[in-house]
Amino acid sequence: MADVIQLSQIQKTYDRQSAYALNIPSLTIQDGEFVAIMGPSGSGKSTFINILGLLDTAYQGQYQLNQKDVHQIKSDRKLSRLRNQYLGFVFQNFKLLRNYTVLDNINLPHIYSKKPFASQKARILQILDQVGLKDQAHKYPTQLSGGQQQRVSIARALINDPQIIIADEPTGALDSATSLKIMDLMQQLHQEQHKTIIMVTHSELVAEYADRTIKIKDGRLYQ
Ligand SMILES: Nc1ncnc2c1ncn2[C@@H]1O[C@H](COP(=O)(O)OP(=O)(O)OP(=O)(O)O)[C@@H](O)[C@H]1O
Repeated sequence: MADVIQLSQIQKTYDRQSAYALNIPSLTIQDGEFVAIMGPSGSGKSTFINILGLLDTAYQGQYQLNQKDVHQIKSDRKLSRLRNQYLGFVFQNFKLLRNYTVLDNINLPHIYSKKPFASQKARILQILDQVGLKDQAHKYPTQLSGGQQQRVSIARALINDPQIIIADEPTGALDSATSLKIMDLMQQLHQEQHKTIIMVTHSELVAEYADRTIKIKDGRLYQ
């Protein structure tokens, strides 16, 4: 399997802090892997996934995404193009726009990339079917349960058919039964569509879905 992410000598400090928020001598994630990231509050999880997700460029070291040196890229336009091409994001609190329907929320990445809606509608409906929300397209987020809202946000993450899904506590706002259903969906994306999944979680049960768990403490990784 090809390496999708290679990090070496990554170091990050925030302003006026002497300790490293993140210090990673070396890390490789392979295409199609499902990796869980676990660690206590303040251990560096957000710092880590902000760097992986090309949201933070203020760090030292080398980051190769599909063999491309992305640590050298500082232009927002280039970074957002790479994010659109390779990455889908899922968040704990879904980050859906409440005044937009399910359909429009999922189409958002395309609004930014100015693709016409009509050409995308069939694909959006197909993704909605895949995440189990076929009949909810015209509802608003407030009319949906937490689990359904997370399915919408997963559908939004899938719209550009990304190679990698970065999920930041995707079940953190859900009850345990709903969490397991969301994890079944993530596992399906991993197994059937070979998505590379990088997921932060506080739950051992949720982490069991991953092939590999990386623990993080004081900015250092333990595998
Ligand atoms: N913007 C910032 N400015 C200064 N220090 C920061 C900033 N963001 C994070 N830190 C510090 O960097 C370290 C890592 O924080 P980070 O947010 O990555 O942890 P986390 O594991 O995601 O925590 P949580 O589970 O609480 O979200 C902590 O010591 C934190 O205080």
